[in-house]
Order: sequence, then C-alpha cells, then structure tokens
Amino acid sequence: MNDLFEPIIDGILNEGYGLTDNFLTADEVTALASRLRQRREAGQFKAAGIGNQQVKVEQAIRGDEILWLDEGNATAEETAFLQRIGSFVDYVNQTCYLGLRDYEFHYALYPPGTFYKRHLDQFRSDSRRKLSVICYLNSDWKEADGGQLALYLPDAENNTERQVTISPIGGRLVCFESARLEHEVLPATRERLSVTGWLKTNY
Ligand SMILES: O=C(O)CCC(=O)C(=O)O
Ligand SMILES: [Fe+2]
Repeated sequence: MNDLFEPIIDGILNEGYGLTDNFLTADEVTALASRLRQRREAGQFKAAGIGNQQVKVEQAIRGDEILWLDEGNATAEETAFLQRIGSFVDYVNQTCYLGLRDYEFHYALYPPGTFYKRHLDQFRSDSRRKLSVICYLNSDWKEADGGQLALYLPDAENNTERQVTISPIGGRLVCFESARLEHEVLPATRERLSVTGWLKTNY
C-alpha cells in the first residue's frame, strides 16, 4: 500500500496537493459508479448545501447532489472503498502525526452545467476536517468534457497564486489540506461522479 499512498503524501508536502491515478481499479470505478446511480434512482440523493449550521441549498454556489456513505448499510464495493481509506488514514498517522481519528464520505453527482464555486472545505465553527479527499468515478473522461477541479495554490514568495486544473478521471484521487487550499469545480458537459470526504481529528 505504501507505493500507493506515499506519492499522495509527498505531493501534499511538496506541491500543496497529492494525486494518484490508481487509487481505484477500472472495475472498482464501474462498480461504485453503478451503485451511485442505483442509489440516486432510488431517491436517496439530496441537493448539497453550504455551511454546517444552517445548511442552505444555494445553486449559484454549488449544484451537486450528494449522499453520505453509511458504514451500517454499505455494499461490498463501498466497504472496500472505506477500508482503503482506512488504510490511508493509518498510513498518514504513521508518517505525518496528524492525529486523524475519523472520516466521513459522500457520493456526489454534478449534473451537466453545474459547478461548485471557489471555496475552502473547513467550516469556520469546526476545525476537525484536516484533509480533503476526492476520488473520481468517471470512466472514459475526456479533457473536452470539462468538469476540472481547479486548485488555487498560494505562492508565498511573490504573493501570488497558481491555478492547477485536474480532470475527474475514474480511479484518480486528489488530497489536500482542508483549511488551506481554495478550490473550485468547473462545469462539465456530462454527469460528473465522485466520492468526496474528509479525514478528521477530534478537535
Ligand atoms: O469534486 C471535486 O473535484 C471537488 C468537490 C468539492 O470541492 C467539495 O465537495 O467540497
Ligand atoms: Fe471542496
């Protein structure tokens, strides 16, 4: 597993974000994507909100629909995903001493043309989210399909920032510090599927 996890941590420390294209196999991507669609067709998804106190649906800010994963009713492919995340958490704790204690993940589906405007993932009133993790479930994604994740990387030396855009290719995982890195989801021409979550401390 270290070969899989080490480049993610190296990326966060050296570039401000970590990325691997092999977090999930093509078969795992297909299985999770069909489960996502099945659960959405069963009416389990809700429009995503903003904030953590009075959660408001605000489509001018974000247009995705989400469903939180629940270990209690997880299917085999969902359990396998959460277990891999669990191993990643153990690895991070052994190498970075972040003291991660918990994680939470939701499926997300962005209908064509929807987006999530530039934001930070950490809430003002709650600093437990330490690392943001996004894993994409889109087979055959093309650059022209859009839907990139834009990261705004601060360049402390000359007080500027650099934008990096990442296509939501199936199996790819992106990870960054929730309190530090502003980011944005650009609109796509087709449905854009992912599992997104946060690795958390108790404080
Ligand atoms: O799907 C992505 O690329 C990012 C999602 C995101 O920023 C979020 O859910 O907070
Ligand atoms: Fe975000």
